[in-house]
Amino acid sequence: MSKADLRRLVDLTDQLNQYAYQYYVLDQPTITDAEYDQLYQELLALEAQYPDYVQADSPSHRVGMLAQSGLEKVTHETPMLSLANAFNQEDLARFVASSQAASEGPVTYVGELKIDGLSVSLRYQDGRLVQAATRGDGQIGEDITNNVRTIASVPLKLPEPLDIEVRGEIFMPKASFLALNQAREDQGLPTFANPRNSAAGSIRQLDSRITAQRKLDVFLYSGVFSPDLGLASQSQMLAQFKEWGFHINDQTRSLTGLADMWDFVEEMTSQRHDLPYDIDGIVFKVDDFDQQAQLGHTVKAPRWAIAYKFPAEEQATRIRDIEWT
Ligand SMILES: NC(=O)c1cnc(OC2CCCC2)nc1N
Repeated sequence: MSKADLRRLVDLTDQLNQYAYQYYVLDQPTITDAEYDQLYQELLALEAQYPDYVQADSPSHRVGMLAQSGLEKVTHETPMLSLANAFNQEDLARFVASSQAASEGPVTYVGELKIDGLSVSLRYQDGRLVQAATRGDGQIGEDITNNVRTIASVPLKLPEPLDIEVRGEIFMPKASFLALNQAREDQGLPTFANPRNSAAGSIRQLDSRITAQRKLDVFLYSGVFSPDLGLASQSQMLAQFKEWGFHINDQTRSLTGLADMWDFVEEMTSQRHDLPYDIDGIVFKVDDFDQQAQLGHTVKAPRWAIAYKFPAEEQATRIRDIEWT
């Protein structure tokens, strides 16, 4: 392999990853699909010619791999906790009172949309994605690394050689869900009931080439990392994750207490149907990590977070449920 070919292969890999980041994470495409495709074809040709030089973060990993026999089990070194629920303003008032009583100093909160998908853990070693796993029961999940590699907004390589685990929610955007169900109807296949079910089915595929066609996405919202990184709060962590190229939800708010928590609930209750993804509530978290540590967690859930759940909507009559005769 000539030095010029190797340089071209590496440059194309980096360029295409940058274009994909602009398109899928920043939602600000900088080249046309045709230009991207032309560069991508040039890279595929070089990779076919020099398979030993395919880069770990090559976009050609996004198309998925051959079928596996089954999903391996993965043990979470740090358990993936679940969330206690709140159903009304009184429940939130209790959460605010108890979190303030058990913390030193004033407590501020972060409000995050509760994405209706499935939790995932992404482990990076030396800045490269080495493993992705479902939450499972919080202790044991399933290895979905090959499938997660096909999710365009998941960085395969970080800008720094970090050893870090980040956690978030994999979801299927409403547009992808509608297109998928339309295609399945056209093929006489059963349709999925909702985006969450279709995301769960898509991310647990044994053949990640199928996952690659499902156009999944992910928002990251927590992590397991060394205190050396100097991240002191949820809001600071999210800003740093964004800088590292992770997809972070843009509706996250800093909140001072019950009043603006409830304002946020009311605002998102009216806006939720206009969002391009399903949410089933709002997650409120104590912002400061030291205060989170003071509050600790029960076996199942942190005391420093709570999930306000939107009231279940009476299922609007589906057009096909109407008796026309
Ligand atoms: N579905 C979500 O959008 C969501 C889920 N979980 C969390 O936080 C974890 C981290 C600590 C316990 C729960 N945040 C979220 N935004």
